This record gives sequence, structure tokens and C-alpha cells, in this order.
Amino acid sequence: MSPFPTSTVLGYPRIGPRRELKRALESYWDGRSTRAELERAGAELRARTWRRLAGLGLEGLPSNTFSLYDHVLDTAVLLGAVPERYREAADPYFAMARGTDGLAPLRMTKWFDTNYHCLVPELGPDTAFKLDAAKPLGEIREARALGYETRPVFVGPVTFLLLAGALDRLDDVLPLYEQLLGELAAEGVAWAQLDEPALAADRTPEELAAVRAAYERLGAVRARPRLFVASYFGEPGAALPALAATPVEAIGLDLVRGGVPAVDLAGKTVVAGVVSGRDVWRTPPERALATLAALSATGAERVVVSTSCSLLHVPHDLADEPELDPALRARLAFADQKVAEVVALAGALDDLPASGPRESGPSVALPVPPPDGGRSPYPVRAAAQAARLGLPPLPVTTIGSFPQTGELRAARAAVAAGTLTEDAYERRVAAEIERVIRLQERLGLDVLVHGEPERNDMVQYFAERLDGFAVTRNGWVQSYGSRCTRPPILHGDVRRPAPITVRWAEHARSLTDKPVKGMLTGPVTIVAWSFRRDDLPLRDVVFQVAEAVREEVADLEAAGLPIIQVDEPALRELLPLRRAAQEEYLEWAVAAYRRATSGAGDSTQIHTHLCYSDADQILAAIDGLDADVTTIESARSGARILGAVEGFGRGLGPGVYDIHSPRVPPAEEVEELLRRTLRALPAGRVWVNPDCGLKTRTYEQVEAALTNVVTAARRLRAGLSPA
Ligand code: MET
Ligand SMILES: [Zn+2]
Repeated sequence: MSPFPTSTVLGYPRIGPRRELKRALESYWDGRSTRAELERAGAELRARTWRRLAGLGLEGLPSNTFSLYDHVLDTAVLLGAVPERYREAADPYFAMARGTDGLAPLRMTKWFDTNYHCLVPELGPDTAFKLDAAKPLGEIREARALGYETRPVFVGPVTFLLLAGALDRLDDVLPLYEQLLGELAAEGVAWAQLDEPALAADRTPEELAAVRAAYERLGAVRARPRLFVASYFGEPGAALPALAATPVEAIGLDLVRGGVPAVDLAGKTVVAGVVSGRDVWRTPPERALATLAALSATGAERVVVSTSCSLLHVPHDLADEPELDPALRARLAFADQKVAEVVALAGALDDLPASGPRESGPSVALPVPPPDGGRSPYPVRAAAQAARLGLPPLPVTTIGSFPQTGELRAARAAVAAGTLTEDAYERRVAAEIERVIRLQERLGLDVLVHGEPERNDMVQYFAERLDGFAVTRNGWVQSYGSRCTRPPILHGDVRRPAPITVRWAEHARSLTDKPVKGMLTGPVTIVAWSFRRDDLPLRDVVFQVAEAVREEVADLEAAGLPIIQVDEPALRELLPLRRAAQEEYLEWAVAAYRRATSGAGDSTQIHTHLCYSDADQILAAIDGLDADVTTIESARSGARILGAVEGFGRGLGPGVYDIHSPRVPPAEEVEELLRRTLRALPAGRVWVNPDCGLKTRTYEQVEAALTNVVTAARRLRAGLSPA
């Protein structure tokens, strides 16, 4: 039997260095190319990946890490879990991923604590599983034809079922994994990788028993490849001894987020994730080598060098960023550089002395700065704001952005290319703001926004204007399907050299007599959606950004904006996977938000906004933000949140318009949602707004939808007894 290769990665970016997959997908979806052409583009990317990995000297090449849309969706297809209603669609795979005219797509959720979104498999009591291993087998053969033996990668049964909320189907699913292993063995595959990131979160005794039972059973398959179970995104905790007691031959550990475990791993291969798949920093070799040496204490039979998780979460290649400051570049590693690090560490492994556990622990946490008691209690503020703003009951507002037209995007690209002057661009932005203000006045909204036309992205815009951040040109990371983001790199101390948003907010305010709200991104979200330095505790980094936001709040206030919104859609995202660490996180995250906003006077109304984040799980923390008004996604998720908001003490706007859909909700539907809201909350505290920003919609859709929203609010307003 072949031993595990000395070096590997758990996965690799699949979007392509120039977002080739994005282009191929969008062209297929638009009907500009055929399914066969799309398949060809995928095959080219896979071939490129294997050649690249082998060229960098990596020994253990993974396969089946490529996906046309999402690896969780691929697993559902592998197991035959395609809900009946999609089977008749022209392309069932993309119907599940994106929906069709008549069908809503599968639900989406964050892949653990990353900003990658996976689809949620839909398993009903009558889902009839049936193995379809065509994709992994096809990739194995494809690689072989190019001269590469690969290790196919799958989402493991426990993680897959936990994502689907259906661990009770384990006994129905395991026979398919058994069958899969049989087919892989018949194909001559030496090793198979089963990913179990769900082990990095707290698991109940029943769930741990399921882990053990599952891998006992898969280990008992007579003709099978050797099994490599990869845990990542944190320590596997109690799942590790459970796993170690099963016949699996190799176990993957995330040694960037977790330490060397005090668990007997005799007889096992440890696939040591010492190179981070979650950041863009170079790996200090001394640290990695010390960790690798310390693994000898586990009694592992063999240690293999790897990444802490798939490289899916980092950009392809630093070589594509010639414009970055050389001093910063020297500190960075993207996917290809990380592969080279893995290879180099594997080369040094033979010379390692066996040594004790590594000494350096996590950095000591500083006490959270006390919230400064800047603002008066809510009732005092509410009265001051009511007097200043004079709003009707059920005030109608939006979340900030208005459609980002192709024209705006083209203008921004033209400035970057030097074919449009900065002046001309700014005139273009000013005109767009005027258009947005006039539209809102005409539609009868109560609190207006400037529409954010000047922002390429709600985080990058700020990162480009704060010291301590760098932005990349090609540093794309897949968010879901064909969608990518370019997370800024937060590499130094954060400072705000000059006001950022004041000029455009002021312009908007000068155009109307209605109240205008200034729009900012909050400190947690700015940090969550950036690659961040790891030489300071996360919390200290967030507090630095909070100071910059606080200065911006002060300047907006001084410029006369009566309302300031500070968005925190990523508040839930940084929540640690382990419950024991969650409270501490929420405490400092809330404190940072309050630090950013508590300089505002009582008569300045502070709004916050959250979306797509299972907000009901962190409602107490959201309440703790102490914002005067919280707007929150609700329509998209069937107004589930209404069941949890009863005790919420201040203004609340559960969304009444699902902005992710091109569909325009009729006024009656909005009215019905508002009635439900009014049954859950006192009328005096209810705000009326969409789920999120409108930037991905067209003006036509937005105008029609907001017309209906205003109509519904007015109808209900008329029926309210004066307070
Ligand atoms: C993902 S939350 C987006 C909030 C932002 N103000 C917008 O409207 O686009
Ligand atoms: Zn939002």
C-alpha cells in the first residue's frame, strides 16, 4: 500500500487566475455558449491546476476539488439528493444553484466561518439516495490521462448531513459512501479524502457517536482506498479521539488555528495543516517546523505537510500583483506561494529533531475598553430624535445602495484606465446622487440615502481610503458560484487620514428637505471582509478600525446629517465556532461598534443594518449595539426573525422586500408582511425597508418595488390610531 505523499494541499482555488470560470459560467448562463464549452473550460482549469501544483513540486495532488458551482451541491448530486422539482429543469444542477423562472434555488449558507457560501442540501424524509460518482471518477481519469495520480476529495458524511440538518439519515447515506469507496478502489485509487470541518464546532455526544460509527463502518469496507479524514477551521476536540479509534489511516489537523493535540495517534498518518489556507501571510518556517516536530509527541506513524484547509479562500498567485508595495509583498503568500511553502517544509521534515510541544501560546487578550457613556438612555435619545426628524409612523427608508448601473461601473473603469478624468467621474457621481434623491422624493420615502454610487464595494471603498490597508488587482476569492470578492489586505495600523464619505453625504443633504442618512460600514464588517494582520489580536485590529469609523461619524454629524447608519452585516460571521469562545467575541465586537457610534449626540439617530446572517442567533448582541434603529433581512427568510424580536427595545425594520430576486413584490404582499410585523412589535418602533441594499437590482425593479412598499406603508399608517 502506498504511504501518503509527503506534501499536499486540501484544495485549491477553482475560479481561475483571471476568473476564467466566472466568464465561462456567465457566458453559459446567458446562452452565449454551450454546456460542452463550459465543460471544456472546466477541464482546462483542472489541467492547469494539476500542472501548476506538480510544477511547484507538490507530491499529493487532490482531485474533485473543482466545482462548476459549489462542492456541497456536488456532494448532493453525488448522493442523488436532487429534489424532485428540479429534475425536469433544462439543467437541474444550475436550477438548484440559481433557480429558474419558476423555481427558487436551494437555500444558501456560509461555509462555516468563511465568506464562502455553499448551498444547503435539501433532504426530505423521502429523499431516495443513489450514488452517481461520474464527476469524481471523471476527474481521476482526466488527471491520469495527463500523467497524474490524484486523491479525490469529498465532503464527509457527517458534515454533509449536519449542513442539511439531517444527521438522522446517516444510515441511509453510509451505504453510498461505502459504494463510492468500492468504485474508487476498482479505479485503483490509493487515497480518498473526506472533509469533516463540522468537527471544529461543538458536537453533542450523539454527534460524536455518529462520527465514530460512520468511520468505523467506512473503515470496515473491504476493498477501499486508504482514508484520510480532514478536520479544519479549528481543533476537532473530542471528535479526535473518536476518529483515532476508527480504522481511518490519516487524519488532517488545522495546526494554524489549533495546537498539537494531546491525543494518542499511534499508527496514524497526521496530515499537518501548518500553512494557513485562511490568510495571505507567509508562514514563518521556524514556527511551522516547531509544530511539525512537536507532532512526534502524538506517536503518529507519519507526518505529512499540508495546508490548514483548502486554499479556496485565498487568491491564486502573488505574481499577479506587481503593483503592491515591495515591503508588503515580501510578507505575503497567495495560493501558489503557500504550495511552495508546503513543499519546502516537507523537504525540511527529514532533518527535524524530535522535540517537545511548542511553547508559544495565543497572545494575551487585553481587557475590552469600557464603553464610553456618551449617549443618553434610549428614551431620551428617541424623544430628541423624534423632535428633530418629525417622521410619520412606519417611516419608509432603504438600506443605502441604489442600482450600480453599467454606466457607473464603466466610468470607474475608465478612470482607472486613465481615459476619464477624476473631475468628470465626480460629476457623474454627483449627478447619480441627484437622480437617486429625486427618485426617492418622487416615490415618497421618508428617510433618504445618497445611493452609494461612488462605492465599488462597501468594504474596499473604505479600505482604499484608510491607512493600513492595501488593495489588490487580481486577488479574487470565490464567494459563491461565479461571484468573487477582492478582500483588501489589512497589514498595518489603521488611521483615517481624511474624511471619507462626508462630501457625498453633504451633497445629498443639500439637495432635499427630507432627512438624509449618512452610510458607513462598521468596524467588524470592514475587518471580517479583509485579510487581516495576525500579529495583533483580532479584537485590537477591530478597535483600530472602530476609531476611524468614530471619526467619520463625528464628521458626518458636524456636516449636519441627522441620521448615520453603520452597517454590520458580518457581525455573525466572525462568531467563533466553539461556544466557549462566543461570548467573549460578542462582548468585544459589540464594544467596538459602540466605540464607533457612541460619540454621536442624542438627536443624531444611529441606524445599523444586518443581513443574511441567522441574526436570530445573536439577537441579544444586536440589541447590545444600542443603535436607535436596526434594519434587518427578513423577507428572504420568510420573516422567521419576527418570532424572535419581541423583546427588542428600539426601532426595528425587518425587511419587506427580498432584493436578491428580480421579482417585484405586490403592495398586498408587503402589506401582509407589515401586518405580521405589527403583531410582533409596537407600531411606534416599526420601520419599513427592503432586506438589503439595492445595488444589484435595476432601476425599473427598484422603482416598482419601492412604489409598492410606500403604498403598503401608507395604507397601514392610515389605520393606526395616533400615538
Ligand atoms: C451587505 S449589507 C449592504 C449595506 C449597504 N449599505 C448597501 O446598501 O449596499
Ligand atoms: Zn445587507
